[in-house]
Amino acid sequence: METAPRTVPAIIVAIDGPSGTGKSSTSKAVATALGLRYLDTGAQYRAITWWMVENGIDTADAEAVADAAAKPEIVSGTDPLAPTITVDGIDVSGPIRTQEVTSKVSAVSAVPRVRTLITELQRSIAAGAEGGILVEGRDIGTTVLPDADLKVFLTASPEARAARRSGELKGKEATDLAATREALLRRDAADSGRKTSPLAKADDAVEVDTSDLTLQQVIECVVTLVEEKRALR
Ligand SMILES: Nc1ncnc2c1ncn2[C@@H]1O[C@H](COP(=O)(O)OP(=O)(O)O)[C@@H](O)[C@H]1O
Ligand SMILES: Nc1ccn([C@H]2C[C@H](O)[C@@H](COP(=O)(O)OP(=O)(O)O)O2)c(=O)n1
Repeated sequence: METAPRTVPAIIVAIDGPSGTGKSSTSKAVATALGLRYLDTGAQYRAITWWMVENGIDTADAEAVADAAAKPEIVSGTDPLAPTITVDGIDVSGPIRTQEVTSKVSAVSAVPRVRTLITELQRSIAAGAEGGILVEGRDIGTTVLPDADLKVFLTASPEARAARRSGELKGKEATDLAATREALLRRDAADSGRKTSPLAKADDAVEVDTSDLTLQQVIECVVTLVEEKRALR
């Protein structure tokens, strides 16, 4: 009797959590190790926010943001070794990380029309990812990909997160630890408190507190979780 070739179905992994918990670094490393594509959904919300600022849209005016939301074309490259993000063909990987964009991204990403458009984009990227994808963000396990094969929710104390972020900013913009901590907590509150698809842990997500773990330990933990899921399929 002939046996059909064994095809490994594409695995979908959702990694959510607040800022500075290690989502991006962990996700890129895990996707690279396991041959998965990688999508940074925060970069997409940052990209649309960058476009609003560039085009003089008042990001505090939800109606104006909603009216303009379909105009920019956002394209994400999903190679975990070299992820890319463009808006209307312009590479915005640098400009989306400024403090101005960071301070405005929560307001823009709270606008329901923005979320609908970006969520559609995320689902189509995930559906087209042959071999599987790891998608990181705030609402991936709850809203974007509720049927993901594995959901991980990363947490860490505000102190650990602020120290990590502050270390990154050193030499660039503000380095003040207390100010970084305050800004993080303000963004957490805005992202968790919005009506549409807030930052939240899915009921079936595995929670990992990374406060006292090294990045390598977190990567190993998530690789093991993915491999366990794969073994069951
Ligand atoms: N477990 C960890 N221990 C120490 N530093 C970490 C850890 N995880 C991530 N980092 C560092 O913290 C910073 C923020 O991590 P990042 O992956 O960008 O978090 P997020 O995507 O959740 O905002 C990066 O400089 C990263 O190298
Ligand atoms: N799935 C997502 C991802 C990000 N966002 C919003 C809320 C976040 O504060 C911003 C920026 O996300 P990003 O992951 O780049 O933020 P950090 O790198 O953790 O500082 O985008 C969102 O609303 N939903």
